[in-house]
Amino acid sequence: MPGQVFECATWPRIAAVVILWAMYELYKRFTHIGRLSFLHGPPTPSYVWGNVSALREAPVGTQYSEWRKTYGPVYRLHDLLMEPILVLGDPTGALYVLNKTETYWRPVIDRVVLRLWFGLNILSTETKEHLQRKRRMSSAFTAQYVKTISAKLFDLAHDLANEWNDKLGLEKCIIVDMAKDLHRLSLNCISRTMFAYDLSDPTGRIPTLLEKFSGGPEDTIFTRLALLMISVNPQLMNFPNPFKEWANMLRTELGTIAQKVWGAVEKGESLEGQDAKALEVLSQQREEGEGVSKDDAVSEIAGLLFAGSESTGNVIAELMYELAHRPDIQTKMRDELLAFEAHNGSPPRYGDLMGSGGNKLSYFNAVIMETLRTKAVLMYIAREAVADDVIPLNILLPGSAAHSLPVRKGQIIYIPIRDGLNIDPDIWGADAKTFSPERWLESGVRERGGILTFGDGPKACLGRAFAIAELKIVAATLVRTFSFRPSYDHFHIDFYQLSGNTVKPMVRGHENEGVQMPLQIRLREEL
Ligand code: HEM
Repeated sequence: MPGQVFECATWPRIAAVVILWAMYELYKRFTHIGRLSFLHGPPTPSYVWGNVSALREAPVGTQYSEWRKTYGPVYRLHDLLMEPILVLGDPTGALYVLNKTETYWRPVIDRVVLRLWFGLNILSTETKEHLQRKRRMSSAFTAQYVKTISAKLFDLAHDLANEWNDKLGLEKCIIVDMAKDLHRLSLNCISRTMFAYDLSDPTGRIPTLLEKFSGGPEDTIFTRLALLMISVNPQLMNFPNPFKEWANMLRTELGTIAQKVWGAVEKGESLEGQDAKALEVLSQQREEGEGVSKDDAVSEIAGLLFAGSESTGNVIAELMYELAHRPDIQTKMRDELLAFEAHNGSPPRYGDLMGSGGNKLSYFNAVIMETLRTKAVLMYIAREAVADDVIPLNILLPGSAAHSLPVRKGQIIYIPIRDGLNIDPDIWGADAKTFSPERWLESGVRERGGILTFGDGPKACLGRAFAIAELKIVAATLVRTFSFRPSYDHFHIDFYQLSGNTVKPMVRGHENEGVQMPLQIRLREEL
């Protein structure tokens, strides 16, 4: 029939090609299966889903750290279709991998997804191109620049305090969804200070945007099948499927904001005197002929809005959760801040919070460090070896006499952060899992080794100084003004590794309502 795309006789040939291709991909996959057989690891509950489904369904704190007790810091897991994953919880090995960026890249699936979300930017590129982009943006995130925009961060924290105050009205206490409010605040912090763009919801788009950030595609049999196929060949992500659809939604939402932000530069508006350092950097380089196209700028802006909001918002919300459940720590922290205010005649300023000028606020800073150690937003950092290599280790590999581990090209590696190195009992002691700010007041604590909350090496977090400033400013402002308690005795909050690899809270029994963290707040005077 004219117009018919393929003759009927063509279909069997197409089917044969697809089957041959699938068999070839599966063959390649099965040749990997035995690669880490010399390592121990937990049983694999399913040949199809490996350990992945169990990991996603288990609350944070119940898997990696438990497996470590049985198998030590270096062991093996299985991904979909039994692809072996090397879990590298050895500090020497982890730092080696994170620093050797020519051999260890983000896994191909992450690169494909990140490109779909944002296009080409710091997050989705490797080696020389990544370094160029990183160098370009770094000048917007120096400690010096963060200091200059700290006043705006204080303003935004006060705005949230005022908003909660208004909601409280004459009530003694109210329930606030910390996850939502702090995510919104963080998004606005990055947007107002780096792009001079106000996201305080004039159009009502922000709540939808945040939901899209937090959720993933609906978990149906079709989604799972798509995931399986994509795991066999990540390039399939480029064809229509539920993950691509979801990525497109995210891209459209973030892209719309990023285009509006870049619009100011295209219209030639002056950025002088505005808090828009990241925009300024991109705009300057465009003028200097360094090839910053509109697409380039939009991808970079969207990536920064994404990386800079969800992460910091989650960490602050988790701190509030901890304080609500540990009134002793909350009171001690607040008392120190109020004593500072009484002594100095004004609340702590940026320099005081950052520990400069001799004002120690030592307990406050200990709480912040312990938050960064125990509430790392990434469960793990993933890498893929793009060449054969030998990873040096601190430990002796079980069953061998070597302080090293050979890996083959294509090996996927997870460096466990949240439930791994940050709570390693060999570094932090038997109470490594306990939230105990006091440990940061002991002498010699900083020599124990770094925490990996912000990663390490050339791909370490670009926004580290910004995130710490935001965390300290928001925590100090809110804790001085309000007290936090669990919402109701029967509300239990669990933390899960959700979309991507970040940790998010859900109410037990209400998981279908998505990410939320209801906590009770009241004015400090009402204590
Ligand atoms: C507490 C909050 C934050 C945490 C825990 C965090 C954590 C991390 C981690 C672990 C990485 C390394 C990922 C890897 O090695 O694959 C990273 C990378 C990155 N972060 Fe953050 N981050 C936070 C806040 C921010 C902020 C405020 C920004 C600002 C825009 C930001 C921007 C980035 C960017 C652009 C990268 C990619 C760096 C690269 O590939 O070279 N992050 N972050």
